[in-house]
Amino acid sequence: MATRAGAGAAVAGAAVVAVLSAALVLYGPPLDAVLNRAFPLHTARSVTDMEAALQLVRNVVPPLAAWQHKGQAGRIGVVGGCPEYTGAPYFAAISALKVGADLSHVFSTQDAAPVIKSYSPELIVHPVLDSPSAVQDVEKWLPRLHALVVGPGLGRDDALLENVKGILEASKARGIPIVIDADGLWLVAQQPALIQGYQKAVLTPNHMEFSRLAEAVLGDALDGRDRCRAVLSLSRALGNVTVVQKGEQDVISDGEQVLTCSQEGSSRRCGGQGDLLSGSLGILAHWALLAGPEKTNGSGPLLVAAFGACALTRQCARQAFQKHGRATTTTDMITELGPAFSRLFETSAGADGGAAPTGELRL
Ligand SMILES: NC(=O)C1=CN([C@@H]2O[C@H](COP(=O)(O)OP(=O)(O)OC[C@H]3O[C@@H](n4cnc5c(N)ncnc54)[C@H](O)[C@@H]3O)[C@@H](O)[C@H]2O)[C@@H](O)CC1
Ligand SMILES: Nc1ncnc2c1ncn2[C@@H]1O[C@H](COP(=O)(O)OP(=O)(O)OP(=O)(O)O)[C@@H](O)[C@H]1O
Ligand SMILES: [Mg+2]
Repeated sequence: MATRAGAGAAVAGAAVVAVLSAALVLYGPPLDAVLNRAFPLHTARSVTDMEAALQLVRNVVPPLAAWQHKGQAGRIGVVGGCPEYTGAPYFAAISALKVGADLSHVFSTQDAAPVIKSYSPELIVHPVLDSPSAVQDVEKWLPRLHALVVGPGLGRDDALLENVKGILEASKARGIPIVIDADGLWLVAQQPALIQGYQKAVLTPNHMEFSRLAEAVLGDALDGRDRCRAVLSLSRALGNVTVVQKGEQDVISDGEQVLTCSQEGSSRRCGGQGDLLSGSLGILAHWALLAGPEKTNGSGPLLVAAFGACALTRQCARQAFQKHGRATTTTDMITELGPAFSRLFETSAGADGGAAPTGELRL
């Protein structure tokens, strides 16, 4: 057992957290004013800053308690999976489960479904995405879902993307939090209006996906620009949709604040790590919105959830790399989800059924 401060020091290494003043933006000052005010903080490398952000994540993690019944910890849907890509929706859906969701659904094409099921008996897989009634087929499940992750392994077939447009509209109408990744971002780059102003959406672009979105929304790929400024600009242009730009550091903004996560990860860039992140974010987004702003100390719940998913993904990468080195793949990282989550977020209160927090982190 180690104190939280001790554990923080162990995981701190390369974490940088920059917090921009939300209040400034609420009154609508120009971008430069926000950034000028923020950058002195951004350059600070501090365990306290990282600890503060990790603590906000801990605040929104629900305790494991004997009174809960199946489903209460979260029911997540992943929209993706086509003949070419079956791994991505699996990675996202199993990650949501291993972070703590009770049920994880996948809505895939008909022929991808048996393949995805064969990877895991734990996933509920609906072979509906290429059906003419896809939107209605998914819509009837929406009342039972707490969050959707749209895009991992979706592919770019026009008919499928048309169905996903309908699913997005139906989900927005119900106020469901939506994480959009991979080919879902391809769709948003074609039609940004689909998520414009929907503040329960989180976009998780990699380098290439960010350039595509920035070009579509701002008319400039923003390559080589300051990343905090670029992510803040894109988020604002989309009407405060939360944007997570993945990279050497992950930069996160909801148009009001910017967080930078430099939790130590690994130098392996094998495919699927982004899927682990988007699935984890699906459940963390639900928890953070449920917890409410008092638990996140005024920061946007989705900003906190995104920081948590980034830190967790990077910690999994680090732990897996320590064991497997160059041979590390996303499956090895998924094995680390439990230990990495405990190391970063689990207090003894979370594990023993909701007693008062003790300020200690279980290692
Ligand atoms: N095991 C699986 O099933 C996996 C499936 N994946 C899925 O694969 C699909 C495609 O996602 P990707 O992230 O691979 O996207 P892309 O197909 O756009 O990118 C593939 C690779 O080509 C590069 N690239 C793309 N456009 C380029 C350009 N114009 N110039 C130079 N290089 C370029 C990218 O950087 C990337 O390394 C998504 O549905 C995604 O979810 C990935 O998540 C990885 C794992
Ligand atoms: N240069 C880097 N150094 C450290 N971590 C990185 C680096 N680039 C990306 N990551 C981390 O890897 C994770 C996935 O990001 P990546 O850019 O690989 O996503 P992706 O391309 O969408 O992945 P996928 O193959 O699942 O589609 C994120 O948590 C991110 O923090
Ligand atoms: Mg990806």
